Amino acid sequence: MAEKLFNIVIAGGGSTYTPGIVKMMLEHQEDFPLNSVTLYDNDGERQAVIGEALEILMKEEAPQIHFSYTTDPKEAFTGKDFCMAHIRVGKYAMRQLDERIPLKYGVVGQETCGPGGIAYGMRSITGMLEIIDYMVKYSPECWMLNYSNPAAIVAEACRVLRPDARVINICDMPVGTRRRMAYIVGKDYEDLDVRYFGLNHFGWWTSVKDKTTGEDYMPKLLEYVSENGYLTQKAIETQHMDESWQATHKKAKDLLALDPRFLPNTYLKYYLYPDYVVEHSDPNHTRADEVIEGREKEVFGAAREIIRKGTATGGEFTVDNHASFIVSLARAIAYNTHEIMLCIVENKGAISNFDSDAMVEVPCVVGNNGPEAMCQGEIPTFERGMMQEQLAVEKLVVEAYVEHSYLKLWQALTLSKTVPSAGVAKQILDDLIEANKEYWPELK
Ligand SMILES: NC(=O)c1ccc[n+]([C@@H]2O[C@H](COP(=O)([O-])OP(=O)(O)OC[C@H]3O[C@@H](n4cnc5c(N)ncnc54)[C@H](O)[C@@H]3O)[C@@H](O)[C@H]2O)c1
Ligand SMILES: O=P(O)(O)OC[C@H]1O[C@H](O[C@H]2[C@H](O)[C@@H](O)[C@@H](O)O[C@@H]2CO)[C@H](O)[C@@H](O)[C@@H]1O
Ligand SMILES: [Mn+2]
Repeated sequence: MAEKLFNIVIAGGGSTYTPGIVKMMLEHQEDFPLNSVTLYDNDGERQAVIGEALEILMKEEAPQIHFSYTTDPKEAFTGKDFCMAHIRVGKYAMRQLDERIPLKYGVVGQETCGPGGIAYGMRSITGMLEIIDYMVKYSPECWMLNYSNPAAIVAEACRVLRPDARVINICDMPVGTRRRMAYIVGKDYEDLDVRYFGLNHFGWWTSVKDKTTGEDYMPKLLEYVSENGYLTQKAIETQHMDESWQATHKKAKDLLALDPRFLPNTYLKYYLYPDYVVEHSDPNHTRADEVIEGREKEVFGAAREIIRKGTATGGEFTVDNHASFIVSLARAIAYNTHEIMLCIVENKGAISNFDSDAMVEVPCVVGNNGPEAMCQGEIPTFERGMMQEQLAVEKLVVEAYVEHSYLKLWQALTLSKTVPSAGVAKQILDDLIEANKEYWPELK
């Protein structure tokens, strides 16, 4: 029988992460062969820059793979096996507002955490439902591997609003941190066997062992992180070298102090040290500005350079964790490999003393039925208490979206550990409503 060649659509084709994923897929032509790659975006002008550059690269490196880019959903989603999604509804302009508005009130301004994450969630649900419906209509068997943030809220919206769609929500943060852990103990990423529990951007590693020998690396890692956080001497990733990310890796040392048994996800800093985060934020220059001046400029600059030269032989685009994880996930489904990967799935007892209908991030065995959660047992009171509060925030956001409820969104903001009072929550909410008029359902 002829070898199966896969057809891929990348939704959010104009994303800064698209070139990395395409390059990573080219590196995997031996073990994940492709027939076609299509980029889809609802901003044709933005996507055309990435599309034109990748067209040149594909012609040079893999002329046998059909490559195209389009804003037409039917053309994009027909005949596809996998949709790799990373859309940003409202783009960086809205991310700037998500970050700046809470800071005006002395509250954490962050892409996926606190009020900024809630605002982004209310925008993302609409965009996600749109692309999920295209996929289901034009390629009912297709799997969507979704990075679009805020992944926790998006995952809950998928569970409630599109329960039968084949969507797997994922995050690359634990992948990046695991790479750092491997470096700290002198091993490779693949050598480690990890156990983890939490919500997205809200979790803890309970075990890190050697996959072959079973050696327990937790004592060494706990000692290292208690002194340095996850900061390493060597640059482990191509991204995350900005000073603000270095500070985040370092801050993990203060997160660990709260429960010295488990290795924390760096995102917990926004919930455990919000005052410190606000003190170290510049309300007039947030992470969105750094990304616009950094990653966006680099990736689009590289693309324009390829177009100008008419060739992509200069190694303009790079790959990182983000790309390697999503391609590995597609391979695991395509070839039923049963690899263990962290995915965001419905709990259903995986964390035995936590809500069954919570979307949790846990190790899963991945095969052609998708991810199957591995049991992580009971979690302690501190972590459970934090997760319970955050879970209520995420569920209230989705309820507010569905019911167009001002009250529920106000409750969500008030419950967020990053917000000091219902009064401050209301002020932030009213500003966010004004800023998101074009994107949110009208709240009553
Ligand atoms: N889950 C994770 O761990 C993880 C890691 C990295 C990035 N991300 C997410 O990936 C996404 C892309 O990030 P980026 O910084 O490259 O953003 P970006 O703004 O560069 O790219 C996003 C693209 O999505 C497009 N888009 C917006 N709404 C759309 C819609 N309804 N349909 C089709 N396309 C649409 C935009 O036009 C834009 O080209 C973001 O959601 C980001 O938060 C997630
Ligand atoms: O502030 P940004 O846009 O640079 O990053 C926000 C994202 O950060 C995490 O993703 C990292 C990832 O951990 C790292 O390995 C590498 O691939 O870069 C990514 C982006 O810098 C996080 O997991 C995402 O959800 C955030 O969107
Ligand atoms: Mn993430």
